[in-house]
Amino acid sequence: MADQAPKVVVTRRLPEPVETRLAELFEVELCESDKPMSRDALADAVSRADVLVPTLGDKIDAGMLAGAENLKLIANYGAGVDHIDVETARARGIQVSNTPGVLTDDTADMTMALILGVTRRMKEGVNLMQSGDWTGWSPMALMGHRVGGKRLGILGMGRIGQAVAQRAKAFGMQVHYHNRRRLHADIERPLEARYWESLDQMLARVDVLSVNAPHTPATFHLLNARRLKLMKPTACVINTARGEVIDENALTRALRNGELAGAGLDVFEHGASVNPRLIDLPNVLLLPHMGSATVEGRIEMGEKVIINIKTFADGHRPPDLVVPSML
Ligand SMILES: NC(=O)C1=CN([C@@H]2O[C@H](COP(=O)(O)OP(=O)(O)OC[C@H]3O[C@@H](n4cnc5c(N)ncnc54)[C@H](O)[C@@H]3O)[C@@H](O)[C@H]2O)C=CC1
Ligand SMILES: O=C(O)C(=O)CO
Repeated sequence: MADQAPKVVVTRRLPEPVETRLAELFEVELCESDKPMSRDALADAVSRADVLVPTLGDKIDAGMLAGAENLKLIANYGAGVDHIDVETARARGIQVSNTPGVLTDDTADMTMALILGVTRRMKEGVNLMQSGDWTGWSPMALMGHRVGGKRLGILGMGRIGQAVAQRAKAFGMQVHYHNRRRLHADIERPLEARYWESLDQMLARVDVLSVNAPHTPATFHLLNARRLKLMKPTACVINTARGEVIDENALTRALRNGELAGAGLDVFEHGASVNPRLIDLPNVLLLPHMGSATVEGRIEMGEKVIINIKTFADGHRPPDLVVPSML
């Protein structure tokens, strides 16, 4: 690609400074809509692009990739790449890059907000204020639980998991984690984090579980009915990773049956089709996938996309290349 400007096709509206910079640097086809493309429109974009800039709603599976005539790079606007068949892309000589790191702190902040929001019963407090029924302070009204001294279990101790651990430690929580690999001692020690090789054993001991592992074939429904039953009935589940890591029906049942105390969810198994039996639960705080939604973060994600395309266009390996063995 070194001597020829690639044709870049973007599938979604992006923050204005990102679109402006893309247009300055590349021959780019920006998207005018903030709605996900239909499958036909996405297939058309895939067939015309040298470089595609999709987002997490765009399902780029083997069927879609079969129509990729010139596509050489999928520069995903986002960290998670579970909507892209990275293995098939690689087999077809198409590279995939993502935007890790720049959204780590924002997503960890939101995870901490959900941990506090659920343990301190913020939804019930907000509901009471909105109802107009609040009659004033009362010694025993809306007592939640202190996070200090409690055990936080982190499932997936990568960038975001570690950033959650730092925050939780500052709040006085004891950090436990399960990960594909144990962290190097230089990272583990300052966090005073305890590694559990067995996820099941960790689940039985924690007061709050934070899911921070990507959605892959190995993590699909990792938190299933059997594992949810291992948790204490006083425990809460927080998920800012991907909905598919938890069996949402099993989680809903556990919450409704009092087998779990609460949940804070930013992501859902079926995207925007959220289980209606979750929505009305007072101990369940739901957010519309906004973990990385800061102005700063969304611009920096765009900058990462641009660096990946520019490096690729200059004939080098994109810095945030995703390879199947990472998943
Ligand atoms: N809610 C939001 O807005 C956002 C959500 N995300 C989600 O968070 C995920 C994590 O992001 P990062 O921390 O940047 O990724 P990362 O790659 O740095 O960390 C993921 C960690 O999960 C571990 N892991 C993978 N498979 C596992 C398994 N089977 N069992 C145990 N551990 C496993 C990995 O070893 C790694 O340590 C993304 O893949 C994405 O789905 C990311 C950004 C924003
Ligand atoms: O980047 C991701 O993976 C998200 O979920 C949104 O920022």
